[in-house]
Order: sequence, then C-alpha cells, then structure tokens
Amino acid sequence: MDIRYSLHPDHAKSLDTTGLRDNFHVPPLFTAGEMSMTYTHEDRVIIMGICPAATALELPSDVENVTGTSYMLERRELGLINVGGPGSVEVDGQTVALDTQEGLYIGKGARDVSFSSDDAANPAKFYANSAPAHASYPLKKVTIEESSPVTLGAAETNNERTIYRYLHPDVMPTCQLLMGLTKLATGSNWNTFPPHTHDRRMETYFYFDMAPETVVFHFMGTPDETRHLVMRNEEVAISPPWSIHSGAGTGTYSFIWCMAGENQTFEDMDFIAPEDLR
Ligand SMILES: O=C[C@H](O)[C@@H](O)CC(=O)C(=O)O
Ligand SMILES: [Zn+2]
Repeated sequence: MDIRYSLHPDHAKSLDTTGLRDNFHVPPLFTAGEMSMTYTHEDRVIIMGICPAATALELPSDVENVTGTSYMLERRELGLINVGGPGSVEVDGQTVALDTQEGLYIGKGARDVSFSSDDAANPAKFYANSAPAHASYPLKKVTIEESSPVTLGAAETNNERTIYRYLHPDVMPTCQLLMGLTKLATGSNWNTFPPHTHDRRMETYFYFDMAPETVVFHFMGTPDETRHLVMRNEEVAISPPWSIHSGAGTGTYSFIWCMAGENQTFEDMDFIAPEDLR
C-alpha cells in the first residue's frame, strides 16, 4: 500500500514538481487483475482502483497492519463508481450487478467483499474511496438517474457542468463519505471554477474518460500560493482541506470527487474570488 502523509501548507508551497507529485498525485489506478490502494492521512481516506479480470478480487482482510482491524471495513465505509465494463460486487453473499457509471455504498461491518468483471476483455473498473465510519448504514446501489444532480457554470465562462451526487444525504445516509461524478458540457473545460476550499473536508479528484494525449492542469495550493499537477487518464489528485481543487483540460474529461471530514454539507464551500488568486 502506498502511504501519503499530511503536509502543512507552508511546507507544500516549497515543493518542486516531483515533491508535489510524490505527495498529492496518485499514478494510474487500474491494472487488469489488480487492486491498487493508496492511504492518505488526510482524514484517513483509502483510494482504490479495483480492476478484476478472469478471477474475482477480494478486499484484503489484513490491510498490512494499516487499519489495525481484523478486516478492512470493520470500522470503515466504502463508496465506489464503476468506470469500466459491466461487473458485480458481492457483499457478504449479496451480489450487486454494476454497469458503467453505476455506484455502490458499502457500510461498516461488511466482511467478505469481492469484485468481478462480466468479461475479462472489457473489465470493470471500480474506483473506490473508503473512510473511517462510526455506524453501519445499508448497502445501496445508485444509478446516475438516482443521483442528485446540480448544474453549475455557463458556456460563456467555459465551465458549464453537471455534478451528479451519488453519495449524498438526499440519496442515502453515510457516516462521512460524499461522492459524485462531474461531467462537463461540450466546449467547457474548466471544473470547479471559481475555486473553493473547505477546511472542514478533504477531497480526492479522479480524472477519467480522457484520450491519451489529453492532460488536465489540476490547480492546488492555498489561494495565494497556487501550484498545479499535470493529470492524465485515471489518475488521482489528493486535495488537503486547505487546498483549492480546480482544473482545466486540453480535451474532454470527467472526474469523480469524494470527500470526508467534519460535515456532509455539500454547499459548505469557501469560494475564492478569481482576483484573489496568486
Ligand atoms: O466540494 C465540491 C467538489 O469540489 C466538487 O463537487 C466540485 C465539482 O465537481 C465542480 O464544481 O465541478
Ligand atoms: Zn470541493
């Protein structure tokens, strides 16, 4: 497991490209037949890319002593969205079929969790985030139609987009996790602009549906010390609570965001006026 520590913003602003990437950028998540795991100390979120091929992949029972529990979800919850071909997730004997763009919430206490692809030649790609949890809420599948959408931005400002909120209090109860998928309208390439911070919650951004030549410049840092990460397909940016998180692409892309922290108030964002950015 890849472990990432928390940084003070005064430290982060001194880093060069390699230092920024080592701390805040997660390389391509999916390898057929494998499960990748990155543990960030920001709200103790585990970022996973699960790509089963011919055989099923199981959540590890002993997470390399990282969680210190007898199985991974003993004191954790997990949310995921499938961005690959059709597949299924089996949770303590219950099988849930998940087509592309379909999401699943797995509550605290799920012991035996395994992931399968219907066709190894077109494998499922389960993008998952897990956070510590204090209560057990029911297993729930969410389609994009069942999500809670909000539309923001405009074509004139190149930031027209729809935010499909899958794990959100209007859709289901969770302990900490909020998760959704944002799609940009044709011709719009700026996400999350004007940018914001929310010192109450960390966030992860998983960029996908990108052509190999497309890059997203993902902006991070405090509003007066911005930095960027160059993102390619199926990579993740870790956004500490003090950081902005916004991006512009050289081609089309979508992304899945996930948050954990003090509250579950999606609207609780501190917007930064563009004239205050440095
Ligand atoms: O705190 C909220 C998250 O940053 C995202 O939901 C924002 C987003 O998808 C967007 O504005 O495009
Ligand atoms: Zn945010």
